[in-house]
Amino acid sequence: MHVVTLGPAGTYSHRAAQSIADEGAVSFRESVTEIVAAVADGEFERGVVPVENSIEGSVDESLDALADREVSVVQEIVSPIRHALLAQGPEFDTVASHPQALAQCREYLTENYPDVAQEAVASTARGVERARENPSVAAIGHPANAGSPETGADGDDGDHPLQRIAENIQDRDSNATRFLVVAPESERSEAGGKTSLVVYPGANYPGLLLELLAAFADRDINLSRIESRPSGRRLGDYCFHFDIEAGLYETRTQEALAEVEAICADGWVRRLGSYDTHHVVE
Ligand SMILES: O=C(O)C(=O)C[C@]1(C(=O)O)C=C[C@@H](O)C=C1
Repeated sequence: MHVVTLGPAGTYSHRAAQSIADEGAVSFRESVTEIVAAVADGEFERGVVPVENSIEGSVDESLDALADREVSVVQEIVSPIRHALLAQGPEFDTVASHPQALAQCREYLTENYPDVAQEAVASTARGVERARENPSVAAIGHPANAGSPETGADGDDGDHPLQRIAENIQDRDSNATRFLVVAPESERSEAGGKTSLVVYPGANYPGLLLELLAAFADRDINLSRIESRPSGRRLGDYCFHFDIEAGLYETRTQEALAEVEAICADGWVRRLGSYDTHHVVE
């Protein structure tokens, strides 16, 4: 299986992707929007995108890409996230990392490095690259990114080994990120214990959300997540992302969705698919 995910090599997404990819069959893009687009356009069989973190919440760019493109979700991967502070030495004036990682270490950084500037970059591995190039920059990323780069660099290209200045710097030990495995829409499955849905009601009246929720509650279907995202059409107009603890193959799910579709007659309901949680990687 050839998988596309957030790069460069060494991101948490890369580690999650390796758990489902064939040996050496991981390619990289610089944003989750590009990853979802690459799968929707048939360039790759699978994409892996982060969707939710236990400290920082939703990865909005992933939710929007899933609402915008015709893809399915075939699996979820939940991974513990343990961040290390990586630098060429203990003196630096900037910490570079993915905004999610910076936010997951907010308390640690405020307490230990109140005067160090924070720089948001496209991924934790991009921050690691910045730290290898520049001794005044530290990175937050997976501890395996310390040491010499795995690229076979001969040392003349300006890339330097990194030290682990501190480990386990995330603000909570339970820090975990949920990744979704995205596939072409034709591979959408009805089997699995969870289902992801995106709902655009195309309407706005008192009790609309209550009606949508009742369609699931009345059939004893538990919601594991609900998020609202701006539809982009006008202020106050929303899409809702639901994750439910039931499969599309179940009669109760089909009945609930028929009701939701009737409520959303002027909008749309996208079934991203049913799936199981298969992998937990460190
Ligand atoms: O930058 C990375 O290493 C990623 O894989 C992205 C990402 C995210 O977007 O949440 C994934 C896991 C961690 O929560 C931090 C960053």
